[in-house]
Amino acid sequence: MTSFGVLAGRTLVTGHGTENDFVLVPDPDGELTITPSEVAAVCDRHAGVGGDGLIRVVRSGALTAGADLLAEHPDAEWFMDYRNADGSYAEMCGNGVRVFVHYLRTAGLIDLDDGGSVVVGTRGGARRVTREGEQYTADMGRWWLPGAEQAAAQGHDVVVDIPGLDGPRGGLRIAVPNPHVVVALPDEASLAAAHLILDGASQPTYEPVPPEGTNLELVVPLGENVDDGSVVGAVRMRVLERGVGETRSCGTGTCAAALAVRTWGGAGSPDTWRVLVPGGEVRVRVDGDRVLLTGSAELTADVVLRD
Ligand SMILES: N[C@@H](CCC[C@H](N)C(=O)O)C(=O)O
Repeated sequence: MTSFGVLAGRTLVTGHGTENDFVLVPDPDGELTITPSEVAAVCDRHAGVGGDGLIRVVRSGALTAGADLLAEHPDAEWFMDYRNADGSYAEMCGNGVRVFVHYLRTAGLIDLDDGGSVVVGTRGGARRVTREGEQYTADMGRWWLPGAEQAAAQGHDVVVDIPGLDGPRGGLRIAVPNPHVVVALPDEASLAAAHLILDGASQPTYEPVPPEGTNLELVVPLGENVDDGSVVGAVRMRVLERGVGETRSCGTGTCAAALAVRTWGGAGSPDTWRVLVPGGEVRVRVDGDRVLLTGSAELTADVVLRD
């Protein structure tokens, strides 16, 4: 029988960003220690509420490590405590941080006028999120290529064998700062043919094996267009998320996808990208060694867990 443990009897909130969906747990004073099995029970789509991840909404000042965060970023009043559906921790969630800010705003926990911004603490560092009407842009911070030397020489730094495809392919590792591997495919038919399953004998395999695990993005570049006088690239993506499985979107994954295609394109490749995912579309902008992500955020329900 399902046990929600410390979460039993609580009111939670569900929401999504381009259909990457989350269960938010309001815990402003940091009273809750949520175990991996409690996260997994709530995120279970058949016996729980259902979600790709769980986000505890907590004041930075209520965290043990909060003093360090606040010393460096005194304005990071709120901390996004993100967990994957299996209960594991991740450094960052690009779709989640927009939903998190939308929740803070909707619940009246922050004032956020159109054009205003708020700094959010995350395990990957403090992130500024700016409201643009009903969309949000998150400054996702620094990105880098963990295997830059090898990638510069051969365009990839890992070999990935993906069930459903006709043999292993080169992948590019990107940190934003959570780990991603991006693999380019020639067309939408191969994109549809890939089996993106997390467990068991039919999961993708990597050589070398990423030590911290990885998220995997399969991308089909769709070319470039001129939009408002500037060149914008487009890419279609499917994603297999670490700790979750295939999801309908992944914000950090869309950043990795755009950054990989831009890296492969070389000098002159656009800085702005539309990334099309099964759950919708986001926009990624590269600003030197930083990357920004713009997209929607919606809240869907208040849910009271049974005792
Ligand atoms: N869906 C998220 C990424 C969540 C974390 C990821 N599964 C990991 O383990 O790194 C996003 O929108 O970025």
